[in-house]
Amino acid sequence: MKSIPTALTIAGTDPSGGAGIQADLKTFQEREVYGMSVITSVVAQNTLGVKDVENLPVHFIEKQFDAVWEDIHPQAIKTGMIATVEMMELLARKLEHSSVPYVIDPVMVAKSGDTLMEESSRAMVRDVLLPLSAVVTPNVPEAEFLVGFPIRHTNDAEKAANTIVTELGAGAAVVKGGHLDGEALDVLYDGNSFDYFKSKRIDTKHTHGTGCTFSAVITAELAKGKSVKESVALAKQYITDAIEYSLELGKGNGPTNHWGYRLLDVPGQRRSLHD
Ligand SMILES: Nc1ncnc2c1ncn2[C@@H]1O[C@H](COP(=O)(O)OP(=O)(O)O)[C@@H](O)[C@H]1O
Ligand SMILES: Cc1ncc(COP(=O)(O)O)c(N)n1
Repeated sequence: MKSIPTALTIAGTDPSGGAGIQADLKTFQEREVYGMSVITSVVAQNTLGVKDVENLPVHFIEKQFDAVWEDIHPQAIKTGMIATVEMMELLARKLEHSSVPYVIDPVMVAKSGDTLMEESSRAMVRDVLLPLSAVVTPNVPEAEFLVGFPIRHTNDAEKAANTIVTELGAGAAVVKGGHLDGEALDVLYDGNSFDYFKSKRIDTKHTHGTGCTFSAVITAELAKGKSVKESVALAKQYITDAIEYSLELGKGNGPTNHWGYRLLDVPGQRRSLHD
């Protein structure tokens, strides 16, 4: 039997199923990777926004992590919502000596505008977690926070990706273009060269969880032994399809979904699930 690729996500939850741990596990499964999870915060949220957050005690996050680690070793790890400084300190300690590829989705604020990371923790992602990462996947506001200058055009995104790798110590950085105008262009810098991953901008409000799903594909592909460049290319293809065929579910920004195309009566024609 072939070896089984395994991946671990450490993040917050989304009971409505479109973002966070739930999106990560669904995506791992779609990519044929065995998914495991450590929950940091339980979030009462849906497609309309975040209602409340309950941070789990750090000692219990550690217990979850140890339970996975001593039993099934993941071949790649990603972190998403890490709300507090204490949680970051724990993860830094746990991941410091790990040789497993580590993907950081530096989740700070949800699409709905709700804060998912305490103000004081943001600098810790930059100073403590980034140097441990194989790849970090900031959106534009997150990248602006990390580098401290505005990002409006592709050359700003290039400069930011370069700074995140050469000055802040990430293995590679993908600055995602979801928040800019024009084509959805993501810029990857891996310490040697730039790569550009482009798609048309899809006109939809259903983008809940795009960042989680994108970084989960990268993690799944790294777990299979693919390079960072190949993993990001596959993630870009996957998220573009998942946005194109997103599900018209919920009253707000609906979830993306990669198998949405299977619901089409006629290829290319969008069908509402409420028809
Ligand atoms: N409207 C869109 N059309 C096509 N691709 C998009 C769109 N919005 C986001 N993306 C892509 O989805 C991925 C996640 O990006 P983004 O939405 O910026 O992340 P986040 O969820 O962290 O804010 C990126 O690959 C980005 O280019
Ligand atoms: C637990 C959790 N983690 C991350 C996000 C960000 O998702 P989005 O892509 O909608 O900004 C979220 N809404 N909830």
